[in-house]
Amino acid sequence: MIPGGESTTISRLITQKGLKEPILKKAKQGTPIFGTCAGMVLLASSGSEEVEKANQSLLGLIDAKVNRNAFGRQRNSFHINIPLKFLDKPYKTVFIRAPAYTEVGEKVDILGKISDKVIAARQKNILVTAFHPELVDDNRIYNYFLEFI
Ligand SMILES: NC(=O)CC[C@H](N)C(=O)O
Repeated sequence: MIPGGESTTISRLITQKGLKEPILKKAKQGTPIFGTCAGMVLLASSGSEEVEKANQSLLGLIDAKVNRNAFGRQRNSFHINIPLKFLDKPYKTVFIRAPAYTEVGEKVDILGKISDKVIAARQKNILVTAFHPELVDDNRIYNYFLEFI
């Protein structure tokens, strides 16, 4: 799991602790990885100007371009029931200064969108959501992720 938080801080820690190579190695061996919110930012392969400017080191495990704060500032946080591709009924998604993918490559399976913003996606063993599944009492996302194992 790469959780939500602050992607610049998490990326600095990953670099400082020498974790980038081990994470990439595990991912290539097929270890399932689930990134939520800031985790979704870090798993992208490229970023908007804001990400480039901050010189954030991305893991690049999902072929996608990320906008770090695609829904505005912290006070613009919201929740909404939306359909996700792998669920038969809508899921309550909680967005906190959330990112979104603005472009995705062919290998990426889009699992959820809000207008033109990709907010859930999968590339092989890597799953990302822009929202926070830990804040709702609904395990369906984790059940889906467990199928990767
Ligand atoms: N809730 C979150 O994880 C916010 C992520 C934040 N937008 C970032 O770039 O790090």
